[in-house]
Amino acid sequence: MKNLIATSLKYQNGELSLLDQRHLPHQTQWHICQSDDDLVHYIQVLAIRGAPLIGIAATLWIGHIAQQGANASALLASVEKLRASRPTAVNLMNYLDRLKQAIQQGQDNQKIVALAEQIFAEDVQLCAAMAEHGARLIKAESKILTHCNTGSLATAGMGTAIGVITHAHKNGKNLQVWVDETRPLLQGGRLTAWEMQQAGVPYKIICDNMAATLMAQGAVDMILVGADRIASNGDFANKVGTYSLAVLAHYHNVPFYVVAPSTTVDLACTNGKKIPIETRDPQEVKGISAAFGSVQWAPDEAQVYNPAFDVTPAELVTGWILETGVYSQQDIQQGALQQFK
Ligand SMILES: CSC[C@H]1O[C@H](OP(=O)(O)O)[C@H](O)[C@@H]1O
Repeated sequence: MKNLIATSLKYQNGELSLLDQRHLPHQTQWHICQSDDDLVHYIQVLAIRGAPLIGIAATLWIGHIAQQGANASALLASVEKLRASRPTAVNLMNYLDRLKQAIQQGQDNQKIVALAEQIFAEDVQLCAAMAEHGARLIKAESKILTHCNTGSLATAGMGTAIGVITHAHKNGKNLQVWVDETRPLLQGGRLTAWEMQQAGVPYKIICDNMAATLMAQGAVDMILVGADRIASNGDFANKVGTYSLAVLAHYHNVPFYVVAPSTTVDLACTNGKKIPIETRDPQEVKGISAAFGSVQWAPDEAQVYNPAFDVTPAELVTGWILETGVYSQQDIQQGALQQFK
């Protein structure tokens, strides 16, 4: 398999390495994946994260073991193990199912390697196409609020919602980005802030509970978020806190867009209620643990509710920015997502 390089994942000289996102922005620590169990662990602890990127990582691992001569049953066993590593982001299943189909059709290992390389290249292209479509929507002077992290750390390319933002910035748009820190794991305050810094985009970090007052002040012109799974009716799952932003945006008449590639669409899922929502370790809410220190502020006995995602109904979405264009609620109601059958 040829060398494939993304911001937080690389396949180089026959090794799959990942940049441990738990330690960003203050530490840059790479891990070499030694087994599928290794990769499952890194996905589950969010060392590697982001709906498209976890699918890409799993894809490259399958390409890697195919390159090493794994037989069909070993390949399929790894596919199933990786497929079950996190339940919500459907890119993981969509990518692995393409490989699974090729393996079950008896395609030889070199074809599997080539397909893994193709999926990586496609993801890069999907990001570029979304950025083009989305950047056209952004006015010359815009204050944009975004949630979680959806940049090059979360994809093989320039990102989804953050890809739109950085592309608009490069195109000369005068942006101010409000970065939701995104409790509990601070993907916004740590990772999006780092990406905005790298891209030279003016930004300010806010606590998630500050978004409402910003909208009340008229300080938000647009909200751009990513997605982990989009149902056939346009409902979508995304990092927890997205739904409350959508409700606030509706109340304050702030345009609210979801940016995602079609690999995030699950046509078998008819509405948002059917999207499996991952619940995570209570310790993530009771404190914070990372390379820059661990602290627990909650009582040991505290009970916790820690869903990693929530679901936003289509009725609260202004538009869906996909690689094929920007779709309105009417487009979605008329079946625009069926093109991805
Ligand atoms: C383009 S990333 C999409 C999506 O994935 C993130 O979840 P996580 O950090 O748990 O992997 C977040 O929901 C992003 O919006």
